[in-house]
Amino acid sequence: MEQAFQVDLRGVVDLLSRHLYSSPRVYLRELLQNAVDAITARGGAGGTVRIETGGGRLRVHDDGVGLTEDEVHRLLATIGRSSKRDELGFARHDFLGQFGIGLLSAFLVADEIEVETRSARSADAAAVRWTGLADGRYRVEPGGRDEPGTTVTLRPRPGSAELLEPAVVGELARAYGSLLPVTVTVDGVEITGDGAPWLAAHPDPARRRRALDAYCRELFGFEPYDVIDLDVPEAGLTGVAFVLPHAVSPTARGAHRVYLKRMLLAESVEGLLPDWAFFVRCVVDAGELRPTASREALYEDELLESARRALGERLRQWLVRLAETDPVRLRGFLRLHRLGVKAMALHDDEMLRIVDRWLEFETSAGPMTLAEFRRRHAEVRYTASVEEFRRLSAVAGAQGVGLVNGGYVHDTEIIERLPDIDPDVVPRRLEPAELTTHFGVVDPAAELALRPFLAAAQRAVERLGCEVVIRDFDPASLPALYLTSRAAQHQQELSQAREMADDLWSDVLGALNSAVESDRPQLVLNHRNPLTRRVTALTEDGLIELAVQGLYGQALLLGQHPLRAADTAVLNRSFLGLLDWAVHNPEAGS
Ligand SMILES: Nc1ncnc2c1ncn2[C@@H]1O[C@H](COP(=O)(O)OP(=O)(O)OP(=O)(O)O)[C@@H](O)[C@H]1O
Repeated sequence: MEQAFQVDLRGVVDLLSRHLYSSPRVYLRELLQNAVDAITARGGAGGTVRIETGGGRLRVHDDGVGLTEDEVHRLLATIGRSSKRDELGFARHDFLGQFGIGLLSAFLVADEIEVETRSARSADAAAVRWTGLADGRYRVEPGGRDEPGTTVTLRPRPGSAELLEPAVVGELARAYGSLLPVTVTVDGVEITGDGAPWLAAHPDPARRRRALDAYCRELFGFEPYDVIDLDVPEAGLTGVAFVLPHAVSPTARGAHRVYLKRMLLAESVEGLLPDWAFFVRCVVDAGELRPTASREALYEDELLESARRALGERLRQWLVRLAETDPVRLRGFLRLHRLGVKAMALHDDEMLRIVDRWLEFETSAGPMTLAEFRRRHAEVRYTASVEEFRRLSAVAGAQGVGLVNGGYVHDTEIIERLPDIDPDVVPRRLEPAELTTHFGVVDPAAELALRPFLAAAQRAVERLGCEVVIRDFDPASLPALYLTSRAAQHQQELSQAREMADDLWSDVLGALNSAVESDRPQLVLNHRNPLTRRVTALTEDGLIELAVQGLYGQALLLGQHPLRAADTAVLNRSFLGLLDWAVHNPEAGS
């Protein structure tokens, strides 16, 4: 024998209140929604929803389609049954409700729901009063309304009285319902207006803009940098995006105010826009997007996905247009939202062109756009870190080697993507050691004379694993430059690892190590620097050692290279040694 499920209503109400809805405040939304749907079902236009507070109860009257006694039994008393689906069970698209559970949310604030209703469908339909109790019982009796329509009455459960107070009810009705296409009043005061502010007619664009600015201030509390109209017909979506007048973190969740069929879904809905579009806050109304069952978020489906894409496209077009028509405003925008724009440029050629043309990067010749840099240099050489840029930009610049700082967020990826918009660009990460190829060599006679010094200098830093060379380069104020190739850096890490590893590993690492032995870091002494030149004239081995080690340490410090224990020891020793020498030879410096 087949049997019917029993439903414990208390369990269901508990489920709704604790797990589905984020707050009992939604009860008013559900009542409002049912009233609006009933008006829609009656044929739409001109309906009124009257909300009354006071006398220890809340009443919601609508002049909608009402229910017959038979419908009352079928629809109100059956959880999960709704009149708002078609024969196949699909939600009918002109209604807000669809699940057949909304009315239950009234049990979040009341133990008893009273529905007085009279059907508008037949002239002689009788008025019916249905009373449902939170424990699952209900009764139906004749009486109630004289006119077609429905009145729902709630008496607050102890502890919920506050949610039914006039001020709170007014606030909730306004929040959820102020854009609704029917008239809604709370205690006689109309809370609905002329509908969506972005659809309102204005005598001219300037006045429209002022009105939308004011709307943004009232809603979000900021003066928008710009206002972008949104329109995605397939999602029945219209609205506006307000460009934030201040920088925001790209990781900030984009929270937008979303209405579905002109009823507020939520004040901070995520996932409406692509992640990169964090520089706007939107208000939209969509007729075709679906809510989740809690009606507090958008249901993630293909339509939402394509709407999201279309909205992203709209923002992109706005930016492209701004670049074409108002470069000053564009610059202002870029100053505020640099990061977001860069993030967009990673996937979008149009954005990449904007970045290329308008965004200033740090270069060895001062701040300039990549486009400008490319006019000056055939190759786009860049460093992948800010430190490396700091270390080498002056030296590179002095050699005529243009260098872009690719060390900030997304910059390296952007530079490497440049060939996508200009096949002639050759982006190249700077190999520090290659800089020496731009340095002048010292003339052969001088070089020959310097051999003994160079041999002594090499002995001074041999243990530190670096090679001493002497070159002639700008800036002349720089006594010495420490250059590591990437291979040398790698090798240094290996030998550090070897120092700490056990025997087996150090053999393995040692084998790797010897493979790159030739690629040692270089200490490049600058022959153009007067002090260095005086050092090269020294003849006493001990003094050469101290001086070269001093130059070595200073080059490390200046280049912000990490100091190993051995480097610190050498630096210390040379400093004290030179100090000692200076106090013993006080007349030497003069
Ligand atoms: N004010 C009203 N006037 C006429 N019929 C109503 C009214 N309120 C509720 N009903 C009827 O009761 C049914 C159940 O309402 P309920 O709010 O539980 O679900 P729903 O509105 O259909 O869907 P949802 O759970 O998405 O809100 C509705 O489908 C509707 O037929």
